[in-house]
Amino acid sequence: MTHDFPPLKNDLLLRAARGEVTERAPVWVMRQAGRYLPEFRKVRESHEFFEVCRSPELATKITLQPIERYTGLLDASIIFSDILVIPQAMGMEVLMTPGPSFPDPLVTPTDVGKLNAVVDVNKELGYVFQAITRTRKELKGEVPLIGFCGAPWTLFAYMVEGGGSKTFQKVKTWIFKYPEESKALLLRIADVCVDFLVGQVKAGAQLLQIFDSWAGELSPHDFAIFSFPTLKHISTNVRRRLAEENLSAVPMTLFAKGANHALGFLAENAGYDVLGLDWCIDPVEARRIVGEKVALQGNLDPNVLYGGREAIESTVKRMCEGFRAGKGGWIANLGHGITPGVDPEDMRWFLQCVHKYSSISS
Ligand SMILES: Cc1c2[nH]c(c1CCC(=O)O)Cc1[nH]c(c(CCC(=O)O)c1C)Cc1[nH]c(c(CCC(=O)O)c1C)Cc1[nH]c(c(C)c1CCC(=O)O)C2
Repeated sequence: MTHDFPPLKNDLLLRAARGEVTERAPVWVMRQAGRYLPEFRKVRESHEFFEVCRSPELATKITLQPIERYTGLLDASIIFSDILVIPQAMGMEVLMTPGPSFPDPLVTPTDVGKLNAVVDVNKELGYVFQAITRTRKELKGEVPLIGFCGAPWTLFAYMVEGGGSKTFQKVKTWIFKYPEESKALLLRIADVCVDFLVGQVKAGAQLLQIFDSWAGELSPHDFAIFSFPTLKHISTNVRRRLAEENLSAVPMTLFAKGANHALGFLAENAGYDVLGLDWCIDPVEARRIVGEKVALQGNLDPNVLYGGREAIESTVKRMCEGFRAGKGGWIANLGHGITPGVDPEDMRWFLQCVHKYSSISS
């Protein structure tokens, strides 16, 4: 399948992801299309969350909302969807009430039998592919489009916990009581991730990000056993499949939130071009640990956006100085998703400050 997409006019993100020191840092924000935007809330008044995800027309419209509102300030778009579409594709029911909830979570390994034995991503998740293709056309080459999926460990945690959790007691019970069954299921999820990511590239995604939002719930030892192998499996197999299918290679970003203990190891061994950082590590320290092996993405504490213009400006300036002190590519972002209470004009100020303080001449 080949598409005739408009030529890309802004390749800052792709150059930084490949390790280039760019004239200005590309900037985008995790959850940039979301509840802090009145135009998003307006769409949600008349449509359920997953109904929006499943409608290529609505998903495209919402993906474009921040690009249109912040004209010229964002350097990437990310397809509107959710990490929980994979558990749905595997046969689980997921509701958004308003956080994610699974009416029928995986309680013991026998429940794995309830999952679909084979997952045809074109059939189950074709709506995401259609949304990506449509968005690429409507973006008119203004900025690249990021595709994504959840990491197996994070998805497994949702599937077992049945939603978010403070203690992760249920999923910890699984990994400590049924380690082999846990590893087998994690690999099954990883294989769906591979098919899903390759499909997103075929449909038009220009960079892929893997969200391991719950990586920090694991000890370094358990992260090495229950998350790292699946992350490596994904990077290796996505790259292999893209080459085999004569598709162009795309940069891959890993955001393993809370796993800063593993940064050096991930830079050397995980097979990603970019490592996303949360705000719990200093930019200079992060660069020292990874060397020039990978590009970095991040890492402003999202709550700084509640601190007013002065706080935003001084924190962005410090972040820019930190990342610019070292060599290698850097993509400016928050250290986690933007939250619903942020004033959209403060988000604009954040983007403007990044433009100002990350320019090489400044
Ligand atoms: C853990 C996780 C989820 N989803 C996602 C993650 C990984 C990133 C992270 O750690 O924050 C990823 C995600 N979710 C959403 C996107 C869209 C693209 C983007 O703008 O970044 C992306 C990349 C839309 C969304 N996903 C969700 C919303 C809000 C739902 C609504 O409209 O009511 C949006 C815009 C719902 C969602 N989906 C999820 C949760 C915990 C929630 C509820 C909390 C919240 O609202 O942030 C699961």
